[in-house]
Amino acid sequence: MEVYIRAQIERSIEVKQKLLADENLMELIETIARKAVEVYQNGNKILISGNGGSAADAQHIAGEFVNRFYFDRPGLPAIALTTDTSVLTAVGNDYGYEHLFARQIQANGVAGDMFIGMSTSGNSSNIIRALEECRKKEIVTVGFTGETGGKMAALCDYCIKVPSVETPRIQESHILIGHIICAIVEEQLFGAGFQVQAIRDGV
Ligand SMILES: O=C(CO)[C@@H](O)[C@H](O)[C@H](O)[C@H](O)COP(=O)(O)O
Ligand SMILES: [Zn+2]
Repeated sequence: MEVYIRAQIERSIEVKQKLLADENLMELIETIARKAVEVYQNGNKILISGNGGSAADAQHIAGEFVNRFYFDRPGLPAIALTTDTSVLTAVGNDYGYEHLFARQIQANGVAGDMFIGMSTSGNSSNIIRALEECRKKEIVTVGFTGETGGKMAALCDYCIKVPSVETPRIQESHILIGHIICAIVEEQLFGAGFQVQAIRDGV
């Protein structure tokens, strides 16, 4: 058992080592964070969704924006499209599961918003439909996927492809990257510089 446990931890570290070695990824994360800052400066919002564990991740990240991350500041508008069971069951029941998120984007999204779609395969049909809807509405699209990017890669303005094909390992990196983006956005909008933050954290 211990061997198995150690192997899983090692695999998670390996994926993160690959992230660290990818210079383009550093730039991409920064670009997405700067875009999110712009979205908020323009008075827009961020919509986020995913299935299964990625639904939980979407809610987790939305919560960081609405509440606070490292320090006190005004809440930032972010909505996880995975939480309203009345909407989800009605849309799923009447139109089908693949319409779950696209319908909510059509109803609540406006031009200039940002949509973050999280899918480890990059192929979940409700995320694909959501991205197509975003195109129609001029909503900025960000994909969090696994290494192939799946069908999502071609539909996203920005696509973060975590270098793994293993769903849980990909999700672990998604939440790491989501946290990094939250930290940058919070800092850029309300912070006093990362150095001050580092002192606060005792780093
Ligand atoms: O959390 C996990 C696995 O770690 C599962 O619930 C997983 O999210 C579900 O199987 C999803 O339906 C997978 O969808 P996707 O990542 O391919 O879009
Ligand atoms: Zn999981």
